[in-house]
Amino acid sequence: MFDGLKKKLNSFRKDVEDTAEEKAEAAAEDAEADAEAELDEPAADVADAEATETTATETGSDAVETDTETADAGSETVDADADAADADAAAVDTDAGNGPVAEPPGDTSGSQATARSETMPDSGTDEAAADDVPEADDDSEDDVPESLASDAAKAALSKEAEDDSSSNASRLKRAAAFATGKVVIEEEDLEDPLWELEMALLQSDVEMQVAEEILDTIREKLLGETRKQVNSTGQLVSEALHDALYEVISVGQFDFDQRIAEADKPVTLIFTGINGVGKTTTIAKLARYFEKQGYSTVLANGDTYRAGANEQIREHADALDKKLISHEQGGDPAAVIYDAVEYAEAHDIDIVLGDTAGRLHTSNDLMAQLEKIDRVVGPDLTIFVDEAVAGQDAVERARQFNDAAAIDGAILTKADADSNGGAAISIAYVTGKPILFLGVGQGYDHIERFDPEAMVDRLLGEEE
Ligand SMILES: Nc1nc2c(ncn2[C@@H]2O[C@H](COP(=O)(O)OP(=O)(O)OP(=O)(O)O)[C@@H](O)[C@H]2O)c(=O)[nH]1
Repeated sequence: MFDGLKKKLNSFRKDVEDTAEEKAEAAAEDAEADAEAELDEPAADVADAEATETTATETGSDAVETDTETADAGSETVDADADAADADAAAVDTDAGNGPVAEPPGDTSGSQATARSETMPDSGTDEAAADDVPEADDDSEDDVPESLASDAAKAALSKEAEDDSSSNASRLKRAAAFATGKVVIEEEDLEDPLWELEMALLQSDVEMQVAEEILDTIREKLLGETRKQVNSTGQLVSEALHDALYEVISVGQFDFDQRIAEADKPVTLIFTGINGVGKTTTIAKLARYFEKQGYSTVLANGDTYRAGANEQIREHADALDKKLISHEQGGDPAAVIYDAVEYAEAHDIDIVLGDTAGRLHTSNDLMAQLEKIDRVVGPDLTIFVDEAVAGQDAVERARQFNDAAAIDGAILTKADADSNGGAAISIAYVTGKPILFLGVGQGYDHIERFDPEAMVDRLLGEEE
């Protein structure tokens, strides 16, 4: 059921997912390249700093202090190297007890920083720290005022380190977000998939106005997420599709079973719709449906217009062992239904199921017929029946019947043979009245309560 539409909805979800993932991958590569470029910079900084020191001051203690500051900045900004730095630091720890260690130039900053912070609280390694940088700590305060050039170098380095720190941090954060599969959807990502979806919906017999409503909702839901990062594009698109479809499909829904349960008995249901769509079979299926719920029913043939209508409904009534009220062809439909209600009252029957003629000469005749039934018996619900396979035609007829004789809901037959699903998606939105049941086969049990949530889940489920 609705397999064609299901396929198209799945392909929309995949399109958006692919587009967004491709974009994310490209962005991740850029971010990685940026991050790598940034990671190379601190080593260069250290080399620069060393060069600056040599020319600015001959004081060994200054050199150590400047190195340490650069190292601090480096250790904050280069998160990605933290593990490597720790590993180096561990090596330093091990060697620390044996005296000062010659560091590889590229790793100097990170290892010094971590080595220092790790060794400080530990008395066993204090010695190592003392071995490493004793004079620097002792003399640094005296050294600072000694050289303005050294101050300038320190200030410049520390400022640079701060700038690097924030830009590095944001790049690395972005790279990390991409690496964990987070994606941001933007308008341009949606253009092509939405256009494809619109075509797919129209080809699936979804009414134009309904298709536009669905697209608007999807656009709104997905673009609402552009500034947020989401965990899974597929999930986000599924949710947007779910909400968009649910909004149009669930229009006017009410609890049919509860309405029947709470109504004064007998409950009178009148069925309208053109001939040949399965109206009579649907009435028979509902007789079985209500029987299963413990209700008794009587059938009434208000289709006095068509030759053979009595015989057709009688077959069903006999098969289901239900009472049928009928008049001669050409009789007054309101009078037939009236008799059926009288019979139900007299025999304590719960529900009257009244068929009507589907095609009259004009919609005025149709309206006059239903108005008269309305006046005479005051039905609890007037239900429009059409076939799902009729697609846009069914939607258009639903609109016309609703205009001519306010319907309370619709039943779509032959949903089992419909791969498009356009009528099922469009009718509630177009008429403002809910779909109540789907006919899903030729047997008496082949009728399902229409559940908008289940319908949307079915449409968005994995393809079989
Ligand atoms: N596959 C399928 N066939 C159905 C369904 N409902 C009805 N039919 C078939 O559609 C054909 C027409 O149904 P009827 O109830 O006889 O319809 P009709 O008498 O031509 O139409 P009405 O005048 O509306 O009563 C029959 O062969 C039914 O078995 C359904 O939900 N699925």
